[in-house]
Amino acid sequence: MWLEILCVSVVSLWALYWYLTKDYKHWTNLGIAQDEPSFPWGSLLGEVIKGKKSSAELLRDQYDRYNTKAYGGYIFLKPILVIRDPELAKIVLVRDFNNFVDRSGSITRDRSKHSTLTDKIWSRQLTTLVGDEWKCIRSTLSPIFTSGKMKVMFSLMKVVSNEFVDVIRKYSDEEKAFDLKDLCGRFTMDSISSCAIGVNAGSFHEDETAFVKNAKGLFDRSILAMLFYVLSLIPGVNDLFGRLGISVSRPQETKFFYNVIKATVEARQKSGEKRNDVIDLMIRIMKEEEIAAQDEDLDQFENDAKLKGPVKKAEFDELTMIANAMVMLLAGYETTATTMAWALFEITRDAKIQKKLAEEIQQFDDPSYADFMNMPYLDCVVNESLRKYPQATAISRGSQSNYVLEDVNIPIRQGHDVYVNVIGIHYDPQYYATPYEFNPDHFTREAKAARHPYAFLPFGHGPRACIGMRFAILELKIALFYAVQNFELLKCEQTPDVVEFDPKSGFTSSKHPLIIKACLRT
Ligand code: HEM
Repeated sequence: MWLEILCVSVVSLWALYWYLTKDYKHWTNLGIAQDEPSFPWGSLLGEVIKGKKSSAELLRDQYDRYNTKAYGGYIFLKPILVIRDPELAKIVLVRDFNNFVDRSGSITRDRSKHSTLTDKIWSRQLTTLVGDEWKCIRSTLSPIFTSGKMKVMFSLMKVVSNEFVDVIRKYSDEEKAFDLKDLCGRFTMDSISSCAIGVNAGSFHEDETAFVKNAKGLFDRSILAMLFYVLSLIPGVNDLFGRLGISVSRPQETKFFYNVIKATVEARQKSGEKRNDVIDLMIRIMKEEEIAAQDEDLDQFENDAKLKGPVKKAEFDELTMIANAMVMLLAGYETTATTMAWALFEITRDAKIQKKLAEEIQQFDDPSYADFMNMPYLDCVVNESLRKYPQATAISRGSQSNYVLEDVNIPIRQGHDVYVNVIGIHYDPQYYATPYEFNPDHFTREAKAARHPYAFLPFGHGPRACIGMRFAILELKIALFYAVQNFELLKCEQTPDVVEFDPKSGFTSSKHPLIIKACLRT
């Protein structure tokens, strides 16, 4: 009897294993090179989840193992096509965008009447919206980030840069070493809260303000928070949680921001005060005023990012507005702070680069927005930081139909995903002569002209690319400018010698604190 039970159990388990892993030969069967998966993680997650490798290292290693334009991989049991060729990236991200509108694994969180207020806020954010609903909101919000609007945000960011310089001055006077990630985090938190939420976060205050405390809570990566997030991906679970009154979306912090933004909106509406920041522009959208785009000089990234074809007008209610003011903080805080920290670290490590940058900066006393757009070496330094440390190591898209990727003739099933291996392309010597070095000359006018434009993808590309690209670049330029204008940035004993990525971080952040010193420039 026991023997029979044992046999049936073994056969059942084997059958279950066979059933679950039957797709693990998907790419081999199609004659496409594949990175061998292991159950249950597949090939793109296991070492990252186990904390053995950062996603940057894993993807870079995989990229280097192949010489084909694409290779196969798996996330859990699902086949993923990984692209390692800029032209194929362009086809997926731009040319055939209508088949690849959403990021992979996109979920529409339940919108039933049982969803809690905070879950509804998270489901209306640009990052989580899908399909036509996303198109409506994206085209409504795009005019907020045009260069005309950036000029206004520029003056708000400059106010933040004064506090940034004051803090570095204090460290310099006290001859104290400081952590770049912490400093840059404060700069980006205050810039985004001022420009997008319309409040002063007070990040440079010695005592942690309620705003900063709650913002940090939004980025909570505790096991419980992760567990709730994973559970919420299961269809119907959000609805069940809603009925039980459980919110999966950091309810306390979300409610805090909901109240802050709502109060700001009400105060503005009452007083008629105008700051021309994101909140003002969204209030105008809510009132159905047209926001002029005023963009004449679009570059290729911006042209490719335009949504083609008719897009329905969005229903832009108060909840959608609050959700999307909040997403600026979520999507723009850590990405920009980490890039800024790497940029300052690299110019600290290389005295020649810092000297060249200081020479360019010293030509300006109090630069205007236009001046910032015309500092070629500063531009090269910022771009090189974005290349060497892309915050999204891969860009993903889900296929909306059964589709054949032309040129390589690879079929992609409806519901399957495509990844663009961004970090692999950014470290490929055929595009960047010395990829492991921090070399701003990778971005001289000639170097850029000689390279495929899709070999640089820190903000993604196409209509679903980063909406805050101009905002982020401006923040990076302002921070670098004022840091180098006022101080000489110096290595100290705690400055790490080697660059290592933190395997526990979802971003390309450093395993070791990036500690430096500063000395007032004479
Ligand atoms: C250095 C800083 C930043 C980097 C490297 C970065 C990178 C990215 C990337 C790679 C994506 C995905 C693009 C794609 O799927 O093709 C993205 C999306 C997004 N980013 Fe950024 N980002 C940065 C800063 C910002 C800032 C400052 C904001 C807002 C003020 C922002 C708002 C967003 C939003 C809302 C999305 C989702 C867009 C959509 O789905 O339509 N980002 N970002």
